Amino acid sequence: MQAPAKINLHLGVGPLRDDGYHDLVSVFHAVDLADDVVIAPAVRSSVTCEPADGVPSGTDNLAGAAAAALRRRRKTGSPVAISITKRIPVAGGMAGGSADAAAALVGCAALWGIETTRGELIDIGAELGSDVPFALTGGTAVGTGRGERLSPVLSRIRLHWVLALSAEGLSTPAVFAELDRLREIGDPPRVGPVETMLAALAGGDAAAVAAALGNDLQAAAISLQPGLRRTLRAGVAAGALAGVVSGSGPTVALLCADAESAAAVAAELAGSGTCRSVRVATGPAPGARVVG
Ligand SMILES: C[C@](O)(CO)[C@H](O)COP(=O)(O)OP(=O)(O)OC[C@H]1O[C@@H](n2ccc(N)nc2=O)[C@H](O)[C@@H]1O
Ligand SMILES: Nc1ncnc2c1ncn2[C@@H]1O[C@H](COP(=O)(O)OP(=O)(O)OP(=O)(O)O)[C@@H](O)[C@H]1O
Repeated sequence: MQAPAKINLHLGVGPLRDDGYHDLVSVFHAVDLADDVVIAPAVRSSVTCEPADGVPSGTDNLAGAAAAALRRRRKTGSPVAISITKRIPVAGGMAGGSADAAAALVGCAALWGIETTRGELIDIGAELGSDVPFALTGGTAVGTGRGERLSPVLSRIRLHWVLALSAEGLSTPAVFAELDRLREIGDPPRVGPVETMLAALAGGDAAAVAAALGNDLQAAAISLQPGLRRTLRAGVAAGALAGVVSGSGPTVALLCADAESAAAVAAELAGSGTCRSVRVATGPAPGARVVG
């Protein structure tokens, strides 16, 4: 199974709700940076990850939780060994755990011979995490509610990205809480209307998409990791059209004009000392799917 990472091209965050979540307006965009998830019949259920740093095993792993949730709901399914090859940065704001959960849902349904629909898997996924439904869907989509209510965005443009990975992760709830704190004491920047991004995507112009990139969580992520400001500046100085913190961060996504520009920006950024490592990626990519 292959499970794609996401970038939020636009992320507007509403006030804190009574249930501890925030209403969002997100433009999700799946990219071809993906984890490999192998699911095989086993005597006892297990989840292993390589490299394992910062990733829990068993049902504490979102992929194990997903397999267990499907089994509970359908009252069928035998033990599985889930092996993850991690390429999506952990606690990086790119929904890596959600991607693995989506892959586990699709893979276990196939292995257990469960006739299901994307809608049913999305319902189960939404209970596991706000980003799981999009990891099932892939492509480019608008998410509302907690981010789990999706409608596809029609766009034929291929976007070329350089991803700057940070040495330290950021906890998603901590970043939302930091935004609430910043809003209590001041007026951190807010993204404009989502329609600007949708028009840029429909127009197929990477420069217009770059101009419309925005994320309400960026100020909070920078407040917790001030070095991200330097990474964003270094990416643009290296030739990217624009940069944005992905989701709750700390990964910085830099949009480039084309594949050649992305390769050049990646090379220069790698030597800038402003991030742990860099990756090149393109999108949109499909949602969690069986490969090979
Ligand atoms: C930042 C994003 O990645 C943007 O796509 C997502 O909103 C986060 O999605 P996720 O990691 O799947 O988040 P969840 O596992 O659903 O929630 C983790 C925590 O993040 C905060 N959270 C998440 C989603 C949301 N709409 N509002 C929130 O305030 C809550 O504190 C929640 O307890
Ligand atoms: N399969 C998994 N891969 C990575 N982390 C996992 C997984 N399952 C559970 N976790 C736990 O969830 C935490 C957040 O993981 P993840 O890598 O999905 O963060 P993220 O990409 O910032 O999330 P998001 O962008 O959806 O907010 C990790 O620190 C880890 O403890």
